[in-house]
Amino acid sequence: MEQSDKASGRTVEEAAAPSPSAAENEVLIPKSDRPTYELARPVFFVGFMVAGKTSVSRRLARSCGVASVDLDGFIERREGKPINQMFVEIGEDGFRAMETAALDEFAEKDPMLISCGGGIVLRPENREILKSKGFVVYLQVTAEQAYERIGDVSTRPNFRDLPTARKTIQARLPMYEDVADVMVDTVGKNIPTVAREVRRALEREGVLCQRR
Ligand SMILES: Nc1ncnc2c1ncn2[C@@H]1O[C@H](COP(=O)(O)OP(=O)(O)OP(=O)(O)O)[C@@H](O)[C@H]1O
Ligand SMILES: O=C(O)C1=C[C@@H](O)[C@@H](O)[C@H](O)C1
Ligand SMILES: [Mg+2]
Repeated sequence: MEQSDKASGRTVEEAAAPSPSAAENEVLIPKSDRPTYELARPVFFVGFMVAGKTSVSRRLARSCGVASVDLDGFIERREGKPINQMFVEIGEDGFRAMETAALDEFAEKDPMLISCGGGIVLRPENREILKSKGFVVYLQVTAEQAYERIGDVSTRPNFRDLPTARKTIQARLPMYEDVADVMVDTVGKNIPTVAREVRRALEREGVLCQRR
């Protein structure tokens, strides 16, 4: 991770984007009168689809002036296609292999906020990386709340419908709980509220510290 990205609070995908607009930069560069923070360890956001991993991580990155990356977004940008197309072309296993490689890569860089895909916990080697390389925030959501938030489920190959999502969450619960250092329930809370709770937990655990 380049230091300049870290200092500006730009996400890795944003840093890679061609000519970001001045307005975007303004939003992303922390104001000098606000304290900026640093991470003692990488922070991984896990949880079911639409738990808010990407949104909460981005919001925290901007408010604290730390770097962040979204693994789904990073892979999509690099491959130049959406994940549902990758599922069709190379199968879920093909996507999962790229996901593991990306997780491994970002876990080794300067600590940043890393929002993971909903299925990151499925592979034992990913769970090992999550547990050994950083601090894991598990954002909890119910199938019903996820369904409400998604709207169009056709873009989500692993969501399908409400009964399937219920079963999938149930099957993944022990894996999310296994890797979690902290669990934050997101049901009935908006993104700023969840971000505040996560921030408090990270500060309490000494993972997010004010820069000296
Ligand atoms: N707490 C929340 N309240 C209301 N809407 C939310 C909340 N969290 C997320 N959303 C909305 O749900 C959608 C998906 O959010 P987001 O991409 O952050 O989830 P995610 O956990 O990263 O999902 P995935 O990685 O599976 O795509 C966005 O439109 C976002 O605004
Ligand atoms: O929960 C899942 O299995 C997935 C969640 C998304 O974040 C993507 O990583 C992909 O659509 C698979
Ligand atoms: Mg996401």
